[in-house]
Amino acid sequence: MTATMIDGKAFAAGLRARVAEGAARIFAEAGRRPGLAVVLVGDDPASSVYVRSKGKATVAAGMESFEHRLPASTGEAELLALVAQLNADPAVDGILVQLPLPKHIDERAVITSIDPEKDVDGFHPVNAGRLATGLEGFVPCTPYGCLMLIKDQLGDLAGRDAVVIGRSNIVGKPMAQLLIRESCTVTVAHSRTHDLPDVVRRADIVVAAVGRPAMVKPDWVKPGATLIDVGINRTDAGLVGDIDPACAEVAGAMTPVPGGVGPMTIACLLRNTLVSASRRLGVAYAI
Ligand SMILES: Nc1nc2c(c(=O)[nH]1)N[C@@H](CN(C=O)c1ccc(C(=O)N[C@@H](CCC(=O)O)C(=O)O)cc1)CN2
Repeated sequence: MTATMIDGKAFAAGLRARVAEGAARIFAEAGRRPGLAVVLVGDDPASSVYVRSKGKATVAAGMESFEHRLPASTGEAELLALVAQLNADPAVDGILVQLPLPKHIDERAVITSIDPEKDVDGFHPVNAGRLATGLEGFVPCTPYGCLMLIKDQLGDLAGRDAVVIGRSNIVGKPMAQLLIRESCTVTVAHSRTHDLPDVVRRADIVVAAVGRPAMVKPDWVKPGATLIDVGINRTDAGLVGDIDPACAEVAGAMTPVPGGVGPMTIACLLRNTLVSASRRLGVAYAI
């Protein structure tokens, strides 16, 4: 079997186009554009590229972009003051603080300082709790993008066996919650899991988010399974995911790296910002 390669880039472009239609409708009905504030502290090259891409995509979708680039020496109090200012700004519908933050800043303190109603990253404990308890809230962009790709591939997911490799607050845990919400039978595997290959072999859906280059091997994969690769590992051989590309010989469908999950992250961020603006302005949207 040779797997269908899931084109996340094309899917994300379609989603961004639908978000742009929603943003135009909000502008027509409410007289202002949805606004997204992105905060970068420091000069990590990859983060800087992601922040620039977010700003460009925001403007291209007909939204207002507010970019705040602060030096690496910025103190936690100064960052919290900026977040408080953005929380109070009526033109700002969404706030995102780019991660990782410099080591001297407590990431948790910053995330919890964001107004949950503007937390378009979905990282605030209030939004994590809403997801876990079936309430409406913001869902983290990367796992939400993964779910969209999986549903586009498989349709109804009820009863499928899913394995999520990785238990981070940003990807693994929300991904598991989303799959539970779709009535999958979900296993969350991590560094202490016994016989990981055997656990993965039982799965119809595998989401790998561990940051270990090409860790998932072809003989771990159930024939026909759908493989979603969240890994972005920079190696001497270039950008490599967590799933060995040779798994394409066994899988039914899989995402490439790059061009799979990555582009969905920014598209879902725009989608969350549109949702926030439509809630705050009382304008209905459909995407
Ligand atoms: N506050 C946040 N910080 C971080 C998030 C996040 O969702 N919120 N996610 C990642 C970085 N990220 C967005 O911020 C991001 C990662 C990857 C991509 C992407 O399109 N990747 C491309 C490859 C691009 C490359 O060469 O690096 C792909 O996979 O095709 C977009 C956004 C951590 N921080």
